[in-house]
Amino acid sequence: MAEPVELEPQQTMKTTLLIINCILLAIGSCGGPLIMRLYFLHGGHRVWFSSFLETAGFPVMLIPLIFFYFRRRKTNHHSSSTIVSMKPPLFFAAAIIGILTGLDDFLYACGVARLPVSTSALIIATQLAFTAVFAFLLVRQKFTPYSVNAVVLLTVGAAVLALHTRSDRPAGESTGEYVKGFVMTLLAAALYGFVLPLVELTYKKAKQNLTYSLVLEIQFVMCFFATIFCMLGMIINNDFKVIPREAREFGLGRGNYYVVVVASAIMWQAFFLGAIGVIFCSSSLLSGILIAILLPITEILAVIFYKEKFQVEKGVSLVLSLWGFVSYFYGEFKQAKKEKNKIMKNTVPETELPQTLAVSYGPSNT
Ligand SMILES: Nc1ncnc2[nH]cnc12
Repeated sequence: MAEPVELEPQQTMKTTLLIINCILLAIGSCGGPLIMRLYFLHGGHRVWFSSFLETAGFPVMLIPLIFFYFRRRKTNHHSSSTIVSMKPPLFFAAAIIGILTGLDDFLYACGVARLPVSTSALIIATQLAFTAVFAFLLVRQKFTPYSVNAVVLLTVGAAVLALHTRSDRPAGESTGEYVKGFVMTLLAAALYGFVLPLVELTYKKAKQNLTYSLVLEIQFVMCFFATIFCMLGMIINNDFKVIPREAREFGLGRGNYYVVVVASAIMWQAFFLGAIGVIFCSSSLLSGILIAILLPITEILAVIFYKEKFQVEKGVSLVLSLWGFVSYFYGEFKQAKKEKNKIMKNTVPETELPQTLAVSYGPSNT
């Protein structure tokens, strides 16, 4: 039987990149909300500042971007490689997604400021249902019985929690504030559920060769515009003036205030890069599913570090999330096995790489 030899390195590269982005997403998904909550728990009050921190770490993207630039120059023998490879249509699309992300960050931070991490994390799980619907509408995402099962289980898991939140309200917080936090978080889930498939659509419609280095440029532009959006909110709310005083009065000390600020900016970069990186390697649906299944870990960490309550409904929600996780990956595993068998049966002639692999993972693509 003939082996599709030249597909193997591309496939390995694709898998490696997917694993790296899953790890980034895991670090950001768990670490981001915990550190944001830490800011609010120890005397931080500025919601716009907190949403600004979700994307303000974008300059760190310059490190891999510069690395890829020099690598490109080396492989192209010094000639015409430019440091920016993004063309204007992609730039405008990334800018619009960035502004939506800025708004989403604000809604999300409003929730984290008012709710326990475990609660906001579970409401965010409803994001997956929005992602599934928008992925179907925007990019014609195909569903299998397993992925539908996963979406339903993860969403029901979040809904179970939504029915039993009264006992969950932090001490001293009014019902109005709690409900506001709940609604804002739900809106954030809906908006980010729209943003993920929009990123996938942007990749599909990009009129240029899509590479991982280009994904990093998109991340840079997106976060730049989101940061400007949140900075405007900070200026209007006088946040810049208040920061030095807030740092002085921070419960963990002034030095630790800035450690929290910097760590927060870096964690959230991992989250956003992981999310759009997984879309590049796979789909917005997988990105949404990973965000949802990382919730139980965030939950457990919040219970351990912040001594949040772990009521029955959180436990039920957790079990449903894990079941959804297993269902999705069992479906993917079966699908991958089917496709592998199909490839083994059909010999691929040397010059004919399948379109997606040839375009996305060619040797000079990073
Ligand atoms: N801004 C945000 N940050 C992290 N997770 C989110 N889920 C929805 N919006 C989010």
